[in-house]
Amino acid sequence: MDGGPRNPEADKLRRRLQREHQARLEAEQIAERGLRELYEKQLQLQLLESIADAANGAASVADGLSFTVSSVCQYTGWLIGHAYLIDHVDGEVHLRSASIWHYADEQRFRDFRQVTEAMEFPPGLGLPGRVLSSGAPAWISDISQTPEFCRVDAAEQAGLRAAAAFPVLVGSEVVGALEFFASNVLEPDDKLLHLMAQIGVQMGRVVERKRAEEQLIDAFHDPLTGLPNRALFADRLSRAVARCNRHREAAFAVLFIDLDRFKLVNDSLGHLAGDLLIVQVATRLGMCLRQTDTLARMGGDEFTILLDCIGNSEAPASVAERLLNALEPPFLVNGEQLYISASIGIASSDLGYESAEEILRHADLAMYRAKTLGKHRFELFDHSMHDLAVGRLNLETRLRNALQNGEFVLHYQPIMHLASGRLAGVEALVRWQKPSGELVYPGDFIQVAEDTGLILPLGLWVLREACRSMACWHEEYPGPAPLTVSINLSARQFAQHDLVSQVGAIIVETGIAPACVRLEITESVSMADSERTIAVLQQLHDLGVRISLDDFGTGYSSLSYLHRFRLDVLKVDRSFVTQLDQCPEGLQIVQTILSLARNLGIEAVAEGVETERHLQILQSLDCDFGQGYYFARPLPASALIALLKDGQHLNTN
Ligand SMILES: Nc1nc2c(ncn2[C@@H]2O[C@H](COP(=O)(O)O[C@H]3[C@@H](O)[C@H](n4cnc5c(=O)[nH]c(N)nc54)O[C@@H]3COP(=O)(O)O)[C@@H](O)[C@H]2O)c(=O)[nH]1
Repeated sequence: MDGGPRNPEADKLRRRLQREHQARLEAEQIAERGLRELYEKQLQLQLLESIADAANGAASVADGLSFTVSSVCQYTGWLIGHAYLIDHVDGEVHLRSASIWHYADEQRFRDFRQVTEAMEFPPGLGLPGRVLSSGAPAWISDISQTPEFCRVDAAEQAGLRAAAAFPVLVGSEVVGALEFFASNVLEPDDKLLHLMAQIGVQMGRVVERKRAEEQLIDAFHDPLTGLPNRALFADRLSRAVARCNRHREAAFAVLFIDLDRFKLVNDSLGHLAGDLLIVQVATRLGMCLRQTDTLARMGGDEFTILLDCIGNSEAPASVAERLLNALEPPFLVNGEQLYISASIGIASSDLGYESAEEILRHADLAMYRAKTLGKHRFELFDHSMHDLAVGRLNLETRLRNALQNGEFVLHYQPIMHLASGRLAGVEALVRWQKPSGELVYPGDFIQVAEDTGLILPLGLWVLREACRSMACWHEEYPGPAPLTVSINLSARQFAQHDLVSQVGAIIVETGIAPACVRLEITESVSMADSERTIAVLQQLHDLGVRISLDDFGTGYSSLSYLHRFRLDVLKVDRSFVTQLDQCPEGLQIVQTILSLARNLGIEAVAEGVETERHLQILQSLDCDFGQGYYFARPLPASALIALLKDGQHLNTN
């Protein structure tokens, strides 16, 4: 106004207009702010939605984190985003870089990244440590003014000022953290912090889902090989059975694979080596199959294969052939070459099956048959195997009854001193004499007794009866030197924790001179757990009994244990003695075994001496003792007594 006469009405109007203008301005500002807030909210919602989508669809935790880190950077316009995951170090939780970053300028942030990735953040240390201990988002307005920010130098060099971080949470558990950096100083933004907290929960869902998936995988997969386990195999097999029953042309086959003598590898080289071997075997087996077949590990050294939709009836046998061939080249385990073979049983759907369990059992029976026929082979299931299994079950019952009814007897096979031709001892061999008088040989029942555990009471009876008889004969028929009695100990007997006290009690009870008792163990028995074997053999030796290593050369013949074990006698297996006069190698093998025994200072007994020629060669090789049909077959006690009365005359020269 320029000082003219004032118009109160006009002034009033002007003031009113000014007020209205002001009010409109404010209203506009409020509307604009509201709109902006609305827009921001919408952006936040979009961000959250996209992160939730990514969380649901992420193939891995890393994928989910990577998406989130770059989305948050785009939303905030901040320079760097980075993700950490929880790590357990000596029982303590730490945050460690997951090497998931988002930034535009690689060169500029390289050192900062290096410093960050080299660090571990326990609770409380630095920005990630704060988030880890509080479980809540954290904000730093200016890194250069924050001494507790432990990467301050690297951050300043990269031109970083403000920082924010938030935890990835599963419930209240911190499982990771995300951090972001801006190039300018920024005051804490509560809304952003709230948004970050929400994102942290979304990301936690990815971790939770992955954990659940892993648990599910564990429930259906073998942790060592990653192969389907028994449960998953049974499920797939049930489907195959049902499918085949609907459509006859959907033929399939089941292969049951058991590694031969795997236990020996495990026991001699350790379980870790055994595990490594199993993994390599699984790989080789898998390479022989089609994508559509299922290879599963049932546990231990047992694998099964479901050959789905087999084209022709010969297919399972040719797959089995392929599998056996694939296992032939040596395996390299801990720098050692190992050879392993397998026995395979095959059951095909053409026999008509109602359940997965039944076909699997038949494949197992066929595998068992392959084992008994000499291992390293495959067998196709046929119904005679089922009958055989039923027969074995019956045999078990009859053996139990026979033991109760005292139907077992011992026969004694002479062992001769080769230089003098005198009877040095006998081997006690069990027979089952049925009430009808029929004599059943151990080859027809020992394995069943072993498998069913019946060998324990039977073996104890043999031990007692052999010692009792020999103690009587020592009294009644004293010769120039007391006869020895050799008694077979099966693997199961040897594994008994109270074996030594059982033997000790029988020696006391029967009064036999312990030095006359020779317990025969086989290589597989002695190798099973070498440390225990050493201890048990020492304890038996302390009782005064002698130990014989039976069937030498037929097992895993690890020479290293020969001098570690307390052995007194080495029995040269019959298969070598048979070859003595058949090929130069046969002679060389026996010669080598005999000089090995001599070097170790132990006696040698040649088994299976069947001819005069065998005897002559063994004598020329200075073999200590011989046993075999040439001298005598195993004799009933009465025949042995007659021999003892007679002055021990046998076929010697
Ligand atoms: N755990 C136990 N095992 C036992 C017991 N009794 C016997 N057995 C084992 O059964 C297998 C077969 O025994 P058997 O049918 O008695 O055969 C023995 C001999 O008859 C046979 N032999 C002996 N000399 C010859 C020969 O010149 N030729 C030939 N063809 N066979 C011959 O060898 C068997 C003895 O072998 P070994 O024990 O290795 O000395 C057999 O493995 C027995 O060990 C028992 O009580 N418990």
